[in-house]
Amino acid sequence: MRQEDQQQLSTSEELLQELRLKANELLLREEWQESVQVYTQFINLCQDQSSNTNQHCPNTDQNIKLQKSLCLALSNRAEARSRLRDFTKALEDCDQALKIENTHFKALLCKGKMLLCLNRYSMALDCFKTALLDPQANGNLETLNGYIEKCKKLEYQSRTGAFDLSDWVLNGCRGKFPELAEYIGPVEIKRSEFSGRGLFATKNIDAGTLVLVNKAIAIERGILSSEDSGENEQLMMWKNFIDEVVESTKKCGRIQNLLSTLSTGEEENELEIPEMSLFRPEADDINSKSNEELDMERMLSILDVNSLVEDSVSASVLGKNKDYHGVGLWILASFINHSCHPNTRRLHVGDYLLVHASRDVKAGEELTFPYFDVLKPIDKRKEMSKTWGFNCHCKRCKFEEELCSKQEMKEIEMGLERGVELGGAILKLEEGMKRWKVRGKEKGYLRAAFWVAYSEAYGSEKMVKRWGRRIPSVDVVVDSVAEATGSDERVVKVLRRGDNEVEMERVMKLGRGIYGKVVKKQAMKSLLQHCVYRLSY
Ligand SMILES: C[S@@+](CC[C@H](N)C(=O)[O-])C[C@H]1O[C@@H](n2cnc3c(N)ncnc32)[C@H](O)[C@@H]1O
Repeated sequence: MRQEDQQQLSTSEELLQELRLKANELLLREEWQESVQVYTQFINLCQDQSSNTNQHCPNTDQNIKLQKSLCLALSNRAEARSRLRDFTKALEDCDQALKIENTHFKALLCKGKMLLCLNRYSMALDCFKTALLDPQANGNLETLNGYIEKCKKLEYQSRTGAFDLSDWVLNGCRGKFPELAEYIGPVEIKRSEFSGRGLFATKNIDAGTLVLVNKAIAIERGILSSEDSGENEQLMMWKNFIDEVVESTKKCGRIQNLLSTLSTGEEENELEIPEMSLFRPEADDINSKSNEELDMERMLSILDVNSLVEDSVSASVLGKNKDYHGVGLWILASFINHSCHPNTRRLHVGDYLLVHASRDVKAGEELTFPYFDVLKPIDKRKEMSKTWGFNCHCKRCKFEEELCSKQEMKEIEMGLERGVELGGAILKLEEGMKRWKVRGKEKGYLRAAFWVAYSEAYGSEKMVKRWGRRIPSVDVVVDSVAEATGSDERVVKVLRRGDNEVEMERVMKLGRGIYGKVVKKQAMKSLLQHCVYRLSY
């Protein structure tokens, strides 16, 4: 080697050394963005030098050393990028490192952790298993085996839908949230009679069976002050939430593609029906590029139409500090339309949304959950659906709208507003239903509309004594309302807890409609006790 070349080499070696030290220090200090920048300088320089040495003498110690440094720097940059949630680029770094050294421990560990985070359980499992082959695995066997067990568990959950939160619930839903996988049950997206697309059952589903488990694309939580019902905080949360979604879409082509399938609320009937495979947790599109740009106006409309708040009448939130309020976006769940006789409910556990049948569902039936309180009369529901930006086209609304024109119905409503005796109003409605030949589920629709009257009447011993023989029993009303609108905490609450097993069985069945079959008997009892009877958890 000429003296000039030798000199140049030692200068760049010094520079490489300097950059490496600086990047490592930034990584240790968790200054992710800055460390990415310095690693990038290091990697570029390393690659230049490596291609030079490769031309002259490819197998020298010098070149082998360079390749080793490059591999480590790529793994470290991947780690920093993954902390910034820039998974696409971080995965590219890992793959580049693995091309140089196919069992590189750090690259495999980093890639496996990201794949787990992206719900690619089998691919993550392969990474951790391959990492076992690297000599560095010996000092990290406990960590690796921990990840391997986690991947196996999540892959099983994701394939079977068998989730069990019993231990966590029995521990008072305290501590770390349980590990959950994404899951898609027997459902498909099809054209809906309500509007646009909807999610449909592909087979009969029992009350309590999970239909999907979705991880939020973005979620923002905050504490609302009592002033102005926390309007300022809510605005701030909304702004942060939008920033979070924008950031995720910028960094991940797949998220952008999924987001573009959602409705903006305009011309829903013209929208395409996306393939279910797009949403599968193990989908093989991890590095997909975005197909189209999403402008800000469209993004805001999408968020407006599809975001959900955690606290709502149709949702139970477990393990959350009750002062916190959250808003989030769960992509597949966004295809679920509203109905005033809904058949599913949602359960929030950490960033996961679990949707289960709240009553038995037939194959081919559309799955719906309530966007607002459906234990209300038609006029109130109409107002609420307007604030959501649509007119409800459900069967129950059509049925009640027709009946509402009846003078007697109007009188019952006005009477309740004036504060007439509840028992009398209920009797008038029940007798009216006989005359109007209202049968089956439709009785449940009307009882649900006047739920306030029924629940107050059954809650008062005096009233039960006075009207008990003339109005239907609490059991009959609870069953018909649950059959029409699915299980609900308030409906179960009016059932007095009996000590005998039969009564408990009924309550447990209704409980499965509220929380889903994600806990065993003892944990379900505990949930019902805390959430329904004492209403605090
Ligand atoms: C979260 S999206 C539900 C999926 C949507 N239908 C689609 O095609 O993507 C909410 C929108 O669906 C429509 N929608 C939901 N429930 C409805 C109902 N009961 N009646 C009429 N439109 C409904 C409304 O346009 C609403 O803004």
